[in-house]
Amino acid sequence: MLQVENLVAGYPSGGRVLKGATFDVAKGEVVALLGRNGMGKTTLMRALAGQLATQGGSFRLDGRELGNCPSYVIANEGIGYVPQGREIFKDFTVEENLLMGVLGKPRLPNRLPPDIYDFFPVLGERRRQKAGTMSGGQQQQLAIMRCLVGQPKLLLLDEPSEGIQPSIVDEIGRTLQAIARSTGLTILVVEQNLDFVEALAGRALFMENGVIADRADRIGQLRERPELVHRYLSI
Ligand SMILES: Nc1ncnc2c1ncn2[C@@H]1O[C@H](COP(=O)(O)OP(=O)(O)OP(=O)(O)O)[C@@H](O)[C@H]1O
Repeated sequence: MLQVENLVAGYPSGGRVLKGATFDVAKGEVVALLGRNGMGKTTLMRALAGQLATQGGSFRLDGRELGNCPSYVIANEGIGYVPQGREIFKDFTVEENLLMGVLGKPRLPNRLPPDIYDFFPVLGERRRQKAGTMSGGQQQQLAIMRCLVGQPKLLLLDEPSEGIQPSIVDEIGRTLQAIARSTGLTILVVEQNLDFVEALAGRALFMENGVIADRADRIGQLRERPELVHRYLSI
């Protein structure tokens, strides 16, 4: 479903960060993108979400070239992005944040689906609470649901477990897995938490210096081949 070929991107001040990333993700897969700090994982996510211009190569979703399309076109084509740090609207309520996920989407009604709170019930309990007053884990659940109400085909998650207490990390992992299994949602997730990765992903890509340098075609290889983890994650 996602085909990325020799993708190049970077920042005006910092030069090229992505230096020719190439990989595919099939429909319904959950793929982890792993690598040390500064290797270009967030840059790749931002390029795929249309938040950063690409300088070379291409990426296609279901055969349609999306490189350098505006972010709203990419979102309407079905790529949803939950950035590192979540970027929810802290002064809006939970429900108002979720509505932001459907407003402006031409394919969707301008209201929330009735089962929206089934996935993370705490969001239903706190639907009228200002989002900024919730815990980091609850804000992450909100950021994920705000993206999912837009009905993406491909969900890009950047470090969803960062700074979140372990019980909520587990809940997020279980819920994402259940959603992926029941809807065929495809997920590309950047993560440092290997327990979370092992519970959620089917395979992993390793990024080094702006390219996909290696891969674990089964997630079990993270344990079977410790040299991969040592080399690409320094642990
Ligand atoms: N807005 C920016 N302007 C200039 N350089 C940037 C910007 N954002 C990131 N970079 C640089 O791009 C490189 C890759 O950063 P990126 O955030 O993609 O890495 P990462 O693999 O996601 O690591 P991390 O886990 O630290 O987020 C780093 O050298 C970083 O300093």
